[in-house]
Amino acid sequence: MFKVQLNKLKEQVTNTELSAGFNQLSTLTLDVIKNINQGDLPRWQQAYENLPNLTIELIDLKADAITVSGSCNDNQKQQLLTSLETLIPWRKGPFSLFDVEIDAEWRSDMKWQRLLDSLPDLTYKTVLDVGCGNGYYLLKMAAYQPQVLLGIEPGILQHVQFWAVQKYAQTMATMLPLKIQQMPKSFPYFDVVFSMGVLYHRKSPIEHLEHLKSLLSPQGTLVLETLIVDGDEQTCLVPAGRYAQMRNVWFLPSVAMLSGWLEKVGFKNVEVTDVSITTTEEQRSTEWMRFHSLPQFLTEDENHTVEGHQPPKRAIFICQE
Ligand SMILES: Nc1ncnc2c1ncn2[C@@H]1O[C@H](C[S@+](CC[C@H]([NH3+])C(=O)[O-])CC(=O)[O-])[C@@H](O)[C@H]1O
Repeated sequence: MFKVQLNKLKEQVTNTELSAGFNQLSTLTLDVIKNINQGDLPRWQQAYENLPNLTIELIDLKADAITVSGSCNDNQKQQLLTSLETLIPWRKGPFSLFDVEIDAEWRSDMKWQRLLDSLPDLTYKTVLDVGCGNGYYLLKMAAYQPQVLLGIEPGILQHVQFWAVQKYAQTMATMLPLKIQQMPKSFPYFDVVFSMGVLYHRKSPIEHLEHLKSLLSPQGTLVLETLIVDGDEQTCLVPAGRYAQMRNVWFLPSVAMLSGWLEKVGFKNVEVTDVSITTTEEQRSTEWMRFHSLPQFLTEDENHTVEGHQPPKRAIFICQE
């Protein structure tokens, strides 16, 4: 299925600037696929193969829950449910597939709503979503009919979830199993690049921003979403241990500091379009993600993380290459 994604991307990039970079992406991807070391992959792939073939009557990418409906008898519904449950945990969603409601850990629709007013024009554009998870936002973007729509994501389960949803949603979106640091640098082929929920996972945030810039075509647009803290242009939290129980969290700058970083690496027209507290309505455990989630990562009064840090707050930045 990874190769199916490559073939689909190859068709999409014909007649775009990205066609010049396709072979590089393909070589990188084939190398990653060869070395995937995920013991659960055969079980997940089997669940994908077991998804029933269903008659699709409606695809609604604009609804909060990405929705596909049509005819599905009881046996087929059980088959569908069993396969989708094999792919638990679902971190991003919601999805509604033939009345199976996948209530994921994150109400990703809430971030999408915060983004919508300032969403760059995606129509006929070459679009990249870095750290795209299971592709929830790729499917949202597909409704705007870009020319190329690519997500990169290292998590293998997220790919199988994406394939499962795509079996029914049938959008143009494609996903490759790459990390941002595996992407070539000086690869200026994307009109719009999204990096949402990734910056704080990077040990070197400035390098991340520079790399994103090098992926943008001249005057291309970056949409950056990340955790921030309250404070002035001198404020940045580098948590000593975990942050809200997450390992692998490095830099949480203030809005002022991050604006400064973006300007320093050369982005223009830096705009902050949203700052929002992450609520326990947006991130929580559900039947589809049964581990602990945000309510367990905050103190009872929700004023601090369990480690004593400021509770999660996220900002959206939009700027130009
Ligand atoms: N080096 C890396 N390169 C690429 N992806 C990475 C890397 N490291 C981690 N990831 C991936 O980035 C995603 C971060 S989640 C955001 C998902 C979506 N964008 C969202 O906005 O909801 C965080 C959150 O929940 O906010 C995960 O899928 C990681 O596997």
